[in-house]
Amino acid sequence: MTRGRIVIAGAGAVGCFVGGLLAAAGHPVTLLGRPRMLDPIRDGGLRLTDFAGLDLRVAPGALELSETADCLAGAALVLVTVKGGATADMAARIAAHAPANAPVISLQNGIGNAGTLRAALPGRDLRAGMVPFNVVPAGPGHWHRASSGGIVIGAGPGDLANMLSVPGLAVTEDADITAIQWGKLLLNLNNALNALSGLALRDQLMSRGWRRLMADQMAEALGVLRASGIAVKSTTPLPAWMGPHILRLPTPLFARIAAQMLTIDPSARTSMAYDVRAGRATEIDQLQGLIVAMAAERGLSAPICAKVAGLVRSVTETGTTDPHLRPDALRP
Ligand SMILES: NC(=O)C1=CN([C@@H]2O[C@H](COP(=O)(O)OP(=O)(O)OC[C@H]3O[C@@H](n4cnc5c(N)ncnc54)[C@H](OP(=O)(O)O)[C@@H]3O)[C@@H](O)[C@H]2O)C=CC1
Ligand SMILES: CC(C)(CO)C(=O)C(=O)O
Repeated sequence: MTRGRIVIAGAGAVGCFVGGLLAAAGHPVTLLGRPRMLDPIRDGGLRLTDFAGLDLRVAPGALELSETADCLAGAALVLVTVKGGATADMAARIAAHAPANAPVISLQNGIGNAGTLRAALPGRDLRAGMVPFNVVPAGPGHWHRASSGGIVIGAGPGDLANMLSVPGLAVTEDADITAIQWGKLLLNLNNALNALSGLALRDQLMSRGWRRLMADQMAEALGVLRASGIAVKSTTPLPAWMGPHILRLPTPLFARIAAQMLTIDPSARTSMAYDVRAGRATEIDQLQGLIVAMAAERGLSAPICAKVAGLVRSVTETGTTDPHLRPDALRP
């Protein structure tokens, strides 16, 4: 097990939370990020809380903070935690600075990031990963994990999952990581719905109108994946094809089944909801956009995904940072 330096390439919600837990467990960690993210940590350290009562402080001195990519030269392992639109740029920085023997793990949503990294980093131990939990900002230097689950990374040499499993963070390896990523993508199709709803994730999930839309959107995407011969591994204890059926259940029954699989606290909102709120670029092209493109390639259509993608692009273009749409407005 290596105790070499772990560089978090993109210190935001996932990067600060994962990097903070690793540093608290004694790993040497560098957060590579923007001044707006690193300055509060430099001043007061990191605070990490979660839905189950975690409340952890990581002192400023327990982490190395860097605004420039030359810190990657010291990496024994790189965890990529930028948004999808920034992957190619980060890949070029990793190629320029990180040692060739440092494994690189993408902890990003969507399917294409590991491929983008692999293309820029040939011959490296390059793995995709899947982060099931939600992390939201809770104040300067304070990140809150608002839902449950353990990280899964692709299988490979060494014992990276064991090394990354620290108190508060479970990491496992799976040879079928691509199928797991597709399973996560089906859930991430809700990122846009959540962003457009303006609701907290839990409130959105407790609304049958939103769940019916989620179910119809998921069924549409499952049809496209089936037609494309893509294997999907569920990220919940239930098979992916059951997702739409569970979502369509009456609220009390849905709430009971969902509570057995996952904890979501009232502060949870998807990463895209934060992007829309901040007027930043979203990952819509890697989520609904991908399903629409795959459908078009096969002469199929994905009308809900297309409508949702159009609405997200339009809120970004018009600078609408607080949309409060109703589910029917997202139907074609
Ligand atoms: N947040 C969540 O709950 C979850 C997110 N994910 C996925 O994880 C990935 C990361 O998401 P999240 O943590 O929310 O993203 P954030 O936007 O919170 O964090 C990414 C950070 O990286 C910074 N960054 C980008 N490029 C560079 C660079 N070259 N140098 C330094 N910093 C850089 C960004 O700055 P800037 O904005 O200025 O570019 C941003 O501050 C995404 O793919 C997301 O879908 C997965 C599961 C849950
Ligand atoms: C909320 C969660 C965990 C699932 O959609 C997520 O992946 C995100 O916010 O991007």
